Amino acid sequence: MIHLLYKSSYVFVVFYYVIIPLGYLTKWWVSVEKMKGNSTILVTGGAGYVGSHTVVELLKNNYTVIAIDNNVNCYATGKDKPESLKRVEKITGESVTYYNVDIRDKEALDKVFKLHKIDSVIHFAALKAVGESVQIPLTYYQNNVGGSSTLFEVMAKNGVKKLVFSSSATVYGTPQFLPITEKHPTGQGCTNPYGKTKYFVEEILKDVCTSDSDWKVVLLRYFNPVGAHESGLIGEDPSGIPNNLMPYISQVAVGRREKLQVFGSDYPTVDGTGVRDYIHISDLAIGHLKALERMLQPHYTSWKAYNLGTGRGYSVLEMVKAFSEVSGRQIKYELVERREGDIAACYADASLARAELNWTATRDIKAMCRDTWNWQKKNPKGFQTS
Ligand SMILES: NC(=O)c1ccc[n+]([C@@H]2O[C@H](COP(=O)([O-])OP(=O)(O)OC[C@H]3O[C@@H](n4cnc5c(N)ncnc54)[C@H](O)[C@@H]3O)[C@@H](O)[C@H]2O)c1
Ligand SMILES: CC(=O)N[C@H]1[C@@H](OP(=O)(O)OP(=O)(O)OC[C@H]2O[C@@H](n3ccc(=O)[nH]c3=O)[C@H](O)[C@@H]2O)O[C@H](CO)[C@H](O)[C@@H]1O
Repeated sequence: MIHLLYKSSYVFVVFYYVIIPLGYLTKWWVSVEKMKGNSTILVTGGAGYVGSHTVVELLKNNYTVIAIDNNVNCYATGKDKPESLKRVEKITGESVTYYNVDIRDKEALDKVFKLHKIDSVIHFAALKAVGESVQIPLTYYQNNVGGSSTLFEVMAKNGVKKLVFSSSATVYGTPQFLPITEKHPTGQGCTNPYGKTKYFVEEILKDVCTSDSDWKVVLLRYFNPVGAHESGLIGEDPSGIPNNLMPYISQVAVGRREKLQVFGSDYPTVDGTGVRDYIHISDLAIGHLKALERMLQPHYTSWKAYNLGTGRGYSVLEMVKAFSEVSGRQIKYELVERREGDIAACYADASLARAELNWTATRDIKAMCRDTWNWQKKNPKGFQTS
């Protein structure tokens, strides 16, 4: 009798602590694998810099992609498929379904959701020029905040409640400590309308998750995305004079601009110039796939924010030196006054993404400069070929 009891409790322990957890794990693994193969991802702003690189990684991993863009900040003839997406097709050998749709257009968005069985959304579409956002704040609030809330409404109406949102380290404002963790306060030091739109959309999504427990949201806070796809077919193509450091340096290297102005040389940093956490665009793109997988983990509900950065900062002069070495070109520069609104240093603690997304940046500063240069050399005028 005792022997039988002993045996049955043994069976119970094995069942409870081994079989059931194994069952859960298998179910989760199967659902992740199934999603990778079969699921359809709607990518808003899919023709842009981060969007196009993410579409490449999605297609490489067998996702079906529906890209929408209103072509406000990408190179396209009229309402045709943007050049960046044509190049994505060249890189991957896969076709990309594309619709010229504005995220503020509820009816057009709804049609896309009715036409395709969308599983999740990666939401990139936004205006992103900091200076411009100070000049035309209402346009930024209407596009980035209004457009996002319209998108979420249409998603909910169609029963699609999984979303990865492109946020930014800008939500942290002036860092209170370094490296910046996800626990750093947000919203307090956002000094420009663009930064505020990112903070507001994060807050909207938190409220949406509170109101409806079916929603699963990942907020990805990017540090400084740079570089290009290794093929040199797609990359960053800023219109007009670049505001950001890396595109400016590469345009000096290729001879489109005479010299770089280094904004501030009296910061309390390694050489007095501003320090940032630059991250290769392909590493960043892969972070989005990891976020999609994270939302499928058992018990993942509501929202969570992750920093996507390398955890290592480089100064402006270190970037100039690295680019010069890789390209073999001299980068002329002059030291000028600080740029208004700039901070001395900003870099991520990316350990949460490593632990929970199983993601870490693998490409170093040399790869970032090499791939930017490859793209710039092959496409001196960006996507415009003539
Ligand atoms: N690139 C960065 O340095 C950086 C850093 C942090 C966060 N982000 C965020 O990542 C996202 C992508 O940035 P990016 O660098 O690829 O910018 P991008 O301008 O290259 O891409 C954004 C795309 O969205 C499209 N778009 C804008 N408004 C739209 C609308 N109303 N409807 C449909 N499409 C619209 C644009 O045409 C463009 O193709 C943005 O949300 C941006 O704020 C970017
Ligand atoms: C104020 C501002 O625009 N902030 C945006 C900018 O942040 P960042 O200021 O972090 O990026 P950036 O590329 O504009 O500047 C990086 C560093 O280079 C310096 N620098 C830049 C350009 C130049 O011509 N000369 C020069 O010295 C600048 O002072 C800073 O120290 O880009 C980020 C994405 O990458 C976010 O979109 C930020 O919201």
